[in-house]
Amino acid sequence: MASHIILPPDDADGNHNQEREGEGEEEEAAQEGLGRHDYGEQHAPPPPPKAALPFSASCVRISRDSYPNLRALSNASSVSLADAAYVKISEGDFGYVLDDVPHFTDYLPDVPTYPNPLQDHPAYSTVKQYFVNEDDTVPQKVVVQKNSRRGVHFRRAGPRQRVYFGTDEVKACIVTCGGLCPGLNTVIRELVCGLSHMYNVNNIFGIQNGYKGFYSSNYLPLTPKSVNDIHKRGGTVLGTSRGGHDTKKIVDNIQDRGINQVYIIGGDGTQKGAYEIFKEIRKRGLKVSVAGVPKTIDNDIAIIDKSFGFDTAVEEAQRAIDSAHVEACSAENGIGLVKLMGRYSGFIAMYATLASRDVDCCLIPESPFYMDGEGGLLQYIERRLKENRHMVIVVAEGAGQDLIAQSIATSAQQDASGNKLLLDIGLWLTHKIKDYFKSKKMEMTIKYIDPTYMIRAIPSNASDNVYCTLLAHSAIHGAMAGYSFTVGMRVTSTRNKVKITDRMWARLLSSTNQPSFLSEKDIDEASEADRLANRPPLPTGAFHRVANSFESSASTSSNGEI
Ligand SMILES: Nc1ncnc2c1ncn2[C@@H]1O[C@H](COP(=O)(O)OP(=O)(O)O)[C@@H](O)[C@H]1O
Ligand SMILES: O=P(O)(O)OC[C@H]1O[C@](O)(COP(=O)(O)O)[C@@H](O)[C@@H]1O
Ligand SMILES: [Mg+2]
Repeated sequence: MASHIILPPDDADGNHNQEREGEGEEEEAAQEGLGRHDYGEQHAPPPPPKAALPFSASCVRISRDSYPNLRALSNASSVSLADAAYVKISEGDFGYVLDDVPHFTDYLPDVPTYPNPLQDHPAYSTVKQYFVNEDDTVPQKVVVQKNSRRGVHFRRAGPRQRVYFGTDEVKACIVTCGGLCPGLNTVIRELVCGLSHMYNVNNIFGIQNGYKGFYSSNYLPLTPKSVNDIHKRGGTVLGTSRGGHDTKKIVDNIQDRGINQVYIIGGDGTQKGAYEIFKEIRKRGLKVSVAGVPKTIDNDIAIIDKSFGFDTAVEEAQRAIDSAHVEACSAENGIGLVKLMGRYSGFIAMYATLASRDVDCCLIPESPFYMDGEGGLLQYIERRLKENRHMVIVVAEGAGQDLIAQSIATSAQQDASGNKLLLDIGLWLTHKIKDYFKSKKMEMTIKYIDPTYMIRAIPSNASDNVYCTLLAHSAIHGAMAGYSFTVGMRVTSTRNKVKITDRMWARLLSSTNQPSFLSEKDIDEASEADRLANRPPLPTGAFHRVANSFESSASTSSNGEI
């Protein structure tokens, strides 16, 4: 579907991000300050308000200066025929494509609008051009070539001149779902305070323990006072859960309780659920905005440049790596092994490794490796120990799952949301490494540290707190302007992954000096995946054709390709 767009907010100046780190030429240019777009001082005055905006709201990009390594990503081709009805793609000159977000007026043409109360707000009314221009969009790709198409664009996030809710009309609820992530409480706090302080909303409720709380728990009244200090705590004050998504029961409760803004904080699974809720709301013709705030400590949600909590996780991982290094250095042939989170995407492991400089080997799910024989991991460890007498290994939890499955009989298990339960790669590696050196009669010591739950349970750091505020405020502005803009299906059909053919991974390899472990076949496959992922956007006609042939396998194809 095209519906839910994610809108990590742009910064106040309208600067936005570059390509994901490691996008080749673009990334290098960006590092040198080249190719950075700036929307300039300010926009021309916005056109007079219309009764019903043709579109607006929300793509937000963040400045490369603050968040140097990520990019927004969307995938309009990964939509089933059933969902194609919700897609809003329009085209302009020179290959300009607007990948738009749904709006009340798509199905409720006569909803009244009101002047945005922010124009009288003492804090905001003095800000030059505070409201975003209706036509503002943000390109998916920042670096382009002279003759390249203008490509996919998203709505820019931020407050609109007119809103679709009267002052006392808003009844908002907030829910957190899925695994913990630093910053959840900050987002909750900023949603409550932002709604209250910017739009005078007094009816705000927390849904307890994830989606099932919509229909099985009392709603918790939230006020700026009750959430005042929560950003200093880890976890989520609302509670969270996996499983329990019953669309009909959820929307029945939304309807019965007169909720008209639903803020949903969660990862890829949660956003699939948000999309189902949006569709049901639209089917029932309800005036309800669904605003998704993407949460993923693994940074595996495509479309956003970086998820909140990621910086905090990378920073906290340093403490575990430092400990592993101390342990390794203090023993003869000492090995420190640290497991970090990352089911399918090794971003935390990659960034924590690059930041640390003490790591000799980083293993991630995206880059296959092998244990035995020439060029294998065990041989590399032996060489490193002989050279340095110690070594530090960082492994992402999703790495090497195929190797474990080959060596021990396991049955595939899932959590309540249907996510595959992973086997402990850290423990498995520890045994394998010990066995190897025993067979070689070489003394060594290995210390395995698993800080995963400790990392995700801490409060967010300063930079993530600022980011959480931008996300929360953008969600509020988008909802007030009548949009439903969670990431939805596109997020679920494409996953953000480390590109092992990019410069960032090459940087890591040169920093650790580890072998790449890749065969030519692995490299060919990775290059082909990149080629497909970077395919130019399909024009609307082609999109429908794709949607058609894609229906039977909707949302299962990786990268949304067919
Ligand atoms: N395809 C789906 N449709 C509807 N709800 C879903 C879907 N996938 C996951 N969910 C719901 O989203 C919530 C969180 O999903 P989960 O995968 O556990 O975490 P995350 O959102 O962090 O990825 C759960 O309540 C789950 O039931
Ligand atoms: O909390 P659980 O159920 O033990 O799940 C652990 C998983 O949660 C995560 O921290 C986050 O995953 P989600 O974003 O899907 O919630 C993963 O890194 C990890 O594999
Ligand atoms: Mg998930």
